[in-house]
Amino acid sequence: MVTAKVWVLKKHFEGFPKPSDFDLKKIELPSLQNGELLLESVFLSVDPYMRPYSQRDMKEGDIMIGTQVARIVESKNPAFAVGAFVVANSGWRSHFISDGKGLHLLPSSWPESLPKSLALGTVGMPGLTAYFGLFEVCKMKPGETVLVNAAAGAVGSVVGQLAKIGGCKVVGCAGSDDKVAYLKKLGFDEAFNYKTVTSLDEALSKASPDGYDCFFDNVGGEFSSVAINHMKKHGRIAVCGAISQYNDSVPQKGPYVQIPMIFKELRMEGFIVTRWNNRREEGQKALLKWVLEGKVKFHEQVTEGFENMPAAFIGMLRGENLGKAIVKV
Ligand SMILES: NC(=O)C1=CN([C@@H]2O[C@H](COP(=O)(O)OP(=O)(O)OC[C@H]3O[C@@H](n4cnc5c(N)ncnc54)[C@H](OP(=O)(O)O)[C@@H]3O)[C@@H](O)[C@H]2O)C=CC1
Ligand SMILES: CCCCCCCCC/C=C/C=O
Repeated sequence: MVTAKVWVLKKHFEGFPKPSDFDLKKIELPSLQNGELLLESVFLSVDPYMRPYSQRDMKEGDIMIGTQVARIVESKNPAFAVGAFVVANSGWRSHFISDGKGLHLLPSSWPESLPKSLALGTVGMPGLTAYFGLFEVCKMKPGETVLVNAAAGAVGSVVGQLAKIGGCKVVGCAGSDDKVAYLKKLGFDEAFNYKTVTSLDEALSKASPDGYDCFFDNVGGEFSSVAINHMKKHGRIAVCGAISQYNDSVPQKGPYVQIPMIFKELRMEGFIVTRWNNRREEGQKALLKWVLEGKVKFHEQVTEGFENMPAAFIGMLRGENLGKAIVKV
């Protein structure tokens, strides 16, 4: 008999999530039926989407949603061998039973030199978000200027590097001087700390006096309201995330987008990465290749211990992560 630890949403978040909103519980797992497998989580992902999704899709008492890299410890399913690793969407659980549906096997060719946690970050959902957001939504072209916010995070750091690979000038912003230094190390042409600049308007003008062709927006809110006025004519805005608004109890009011949209003839498109689920393999193959060639670098903020899932999640929402926030069990 295996005892799984699970994190439950004890109380719906009001404003910023608190440790007391979560509960750690134990569940006895039954013996395996034919076709089933037992898995243990090795790495778990904490992501911004968990905040708005929990509000929309979960009820109090539900196990927190989320993705993990897990190892198969027992199998009664011939398609899954003991010892293999998979990416699963099984929520904040230390162990779980699956019938194999929805599991993505890590390729047996996964390089020893790369942490398997990368399948939750640069070569996983966040990397794919950058890939499809830039190539399919922004449709960036060589020679263009790309702006990205939350640039030192899981999605943003890949956006900037892919835009450089694609021959663009890249401007990024992030919330600390250490993060800004990291962006420069990654090859961003310009980077600034949005928390310490005296004027966001001036910082955006200085970084690219001619404006921006593409804006990959991870943040929303006030930043986006300022940035839209810096778009070039026929610019494209990929609305990827709105993390500056996820913890609001009262919706923010802001300047409206119509005037710059009309007079600059902009295109603004929201997207969810799962739109390209049928091209997941293509994206992962490309990202893995760039990582192995050293063209896309990565950093992970690893929190040790399943018991620290809420702390890692809250820390990521506060901006404590450089690169992808990961929990190592
Ligand atoms: N549409 C889609 O399919 C997907 C969308 N997303 C979205 O992309 C965005 C980035 O996700 P991800 O890369 O995983 O997360 P990150 O790794 O970038 O971590 C979140 C970062 O957001 C920044 N942040 C937090 N609060 C604020 C705020 N109030 N204003 C500005 N920045 C803030 C912090 O960086 P800093 O120190 O720089 O402030 C923090 O480190 C999120 O909005 C997420 O919801 C992610 C995946 C898929
Ligand atoms: C429960 C696992 C869901 C995995 C899919 C994640 C899709 C993320 C979309 C993000 C939107 C905003 O952050």
